[in-house]
Amino acid sequence: MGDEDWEAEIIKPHMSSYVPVFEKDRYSSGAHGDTFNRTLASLSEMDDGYSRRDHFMRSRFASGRSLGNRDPGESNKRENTSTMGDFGVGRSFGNRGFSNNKFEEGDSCGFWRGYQDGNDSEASGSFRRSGRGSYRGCRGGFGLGSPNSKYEQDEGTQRSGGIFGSRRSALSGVGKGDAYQSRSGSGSGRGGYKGLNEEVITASGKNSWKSEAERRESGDTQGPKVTYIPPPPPEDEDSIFAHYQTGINFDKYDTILVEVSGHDVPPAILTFEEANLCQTLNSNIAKAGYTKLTPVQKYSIPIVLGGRDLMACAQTGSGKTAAFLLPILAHMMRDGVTASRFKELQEPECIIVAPTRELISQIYLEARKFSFGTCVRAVVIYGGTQLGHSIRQIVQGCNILCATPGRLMDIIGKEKIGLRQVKYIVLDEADRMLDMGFGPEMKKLISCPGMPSKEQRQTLMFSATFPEEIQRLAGEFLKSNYLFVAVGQVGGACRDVQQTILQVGQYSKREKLVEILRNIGDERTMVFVETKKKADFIATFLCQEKISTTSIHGDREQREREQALGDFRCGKCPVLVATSVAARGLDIENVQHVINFDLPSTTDEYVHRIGRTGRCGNTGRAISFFDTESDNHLAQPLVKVLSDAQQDVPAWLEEIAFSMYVPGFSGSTRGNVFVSIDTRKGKSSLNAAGFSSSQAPNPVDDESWD
Ligand SMILES: Nc1ncnc2c1ncn2[C@@H]1O[C@H](COP(=O)(O)OP(=O)(O)OP(=O)(O)O)[C@@H](O)[C@H]1O
Repeated sequence: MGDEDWEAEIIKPHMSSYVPVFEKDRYSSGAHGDTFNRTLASLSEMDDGYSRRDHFMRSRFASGRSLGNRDPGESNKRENTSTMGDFGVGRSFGNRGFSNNKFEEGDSCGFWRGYQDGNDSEASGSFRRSGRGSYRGCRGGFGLGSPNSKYEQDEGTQRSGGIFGSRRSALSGVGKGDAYQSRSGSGSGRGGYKGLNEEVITASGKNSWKSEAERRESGDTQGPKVTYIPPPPPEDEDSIFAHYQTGINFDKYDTILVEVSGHDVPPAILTFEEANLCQTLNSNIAKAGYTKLTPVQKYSIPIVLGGRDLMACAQTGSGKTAAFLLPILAHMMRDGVTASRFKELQEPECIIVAPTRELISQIYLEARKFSFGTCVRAVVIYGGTQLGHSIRQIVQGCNILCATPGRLMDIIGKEKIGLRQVKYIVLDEADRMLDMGFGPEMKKLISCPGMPSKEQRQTLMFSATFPEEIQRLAGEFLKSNYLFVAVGQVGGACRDVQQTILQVGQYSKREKLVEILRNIGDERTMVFVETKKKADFIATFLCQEKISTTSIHGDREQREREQALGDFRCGKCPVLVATSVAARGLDIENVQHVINFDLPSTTDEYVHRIGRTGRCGNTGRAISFFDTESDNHLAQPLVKVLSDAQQDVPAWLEEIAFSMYVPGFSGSTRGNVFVSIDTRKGKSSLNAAGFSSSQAPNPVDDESWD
């Protein structure tokens, strides 16, 4: 069965009959005039042994952000990838083939029969290819109806308990009847992101995410209007301040080397008290369970309070969100805010953008938590929801606007907000926000009429990964004297995540997955796959195996995505099969395992994916299936990532890496904590992956989200 056939099998569903229940690291060089300062509370972190393997890797592998060169013969196997360019360039794991799909070849097991036994007649040719859905069945719809408003759509609205499920009280509002419902196309263009290898062809045949987003969200699409109104988040204080405990390794953050580069660097703070925040903020911080600053907070908070632009890079799960929210809120409290529900035009002081709907919603909840009891009002708007709902949220008063790029540009285009008061722009997952997928939109944002120039606003960028190419692009957004904070290794994997690479052939992956999940029991696990279709397929398969599973990907309607996340958060479905849409930023309590059913195409993606576990000092495990038939090109950069994170590297993987040795990929950076550094220092001797800086920035990758 070829790829197309495989796709057809997936899309031709019917659902099976089974219905599942579904640290003092004070800034060392002191205060002013310092450039390129380093701080290390404890040198032990860097004092690695120097083993034979280290020697091998130092001699063989560079600080590769790329997982490799690729067998050119494989590139053609991938759907829609040839012109998108994420593969075989500097940050790529390599251009993956689509060969994993072939594991379905000859699979005539009962599962497939059951899967096909249905009578879903929508799954036919062009309909599928146009991304239109064969999704059947509404889950969790409460049918609350649309509020009366001039912005109303006249279609019924649905609510579910999903995205705002609080950590403790999660899922009070989750819908019922949660059979895993696979669907094939992107129902009516909803869902809102395109995938490089995930075919998205809009109604007009164009595949620009922007035009898609614009048409869909502004309602001038030929498809059905987006009518989903997300449920409001819980309002009670307990829910607002619900949080999980920091882990046993939280104090180890103090040993991480921190480097701040730029001029006139303000000294780091060691305690929240030193930040001199107002009483309400301090109270909220305490209620949130924060007693001690993480390194990125120690350095970033005084920098933002000092009015400086910032690019900060710190490992996954180490508190970057509070690192920008707290000082911004402190300034807003100091300066006073102007939003009022009685103002005709809302003019937010702060705009925060993030690449996915779920992530921006999470950031909004953090903003709401830290602004609790203040006059600052945060609002969230994102694609896949009714535009009128977004507008209604804004007109009630908006100081901090949390938004995905598509919806933000739409709202700006409709003149529903004014930009003159903008003092802060935050790009979370900034490398993603500036790459070829979102970069053009971000450029448009800063060029919008009324938007203060970079000299008149503060621009903040945060991520766990920051390719040098993207850092260079970021210069356009930032004042020339911006500061660069690097906590630990830029782009390095969180060391609290125990990484295991298993050699698993494509035909054995499912079996192995089931075996692992059965051993894991009810512990929350995220399973990452490469494509939306495969996410549906694997989720359905696991349900067949009576493993309560849900899925999240861009072909699911927003309501479904939120429901899935809610079901996963509360443990109702302890397994979440996901595409890269869930790889970044999501902070879900108790995710103990991440399984890479398919390896991602970039090291950064790998780092973000496994960063869904091992957060805030907690430990986690990541298991990745490595198929020697298709993944050998990934061996070299994988060895690098593992080695840098002080993980065991299997001998077989080293051997493959050695056999795939690529000149230029020389020298491990183990022991060198800063692999990729402030590009203003010039080309790093440890330049990522040994690739030249002339290489293209991370292009549109597998997922693009609004
Ligand atoms: N100082 C702190 N004390 C206790 N908990 C904290 C502190 N700072 C952040 N946290 C918690 O740690 C978790 C991770 O924080 P956050 O989501 O901001 O990480 P992140 O660095 O943005 O991760 P990612 O790179 O994955 O986006 C959150 O639950 C947050 O509430």
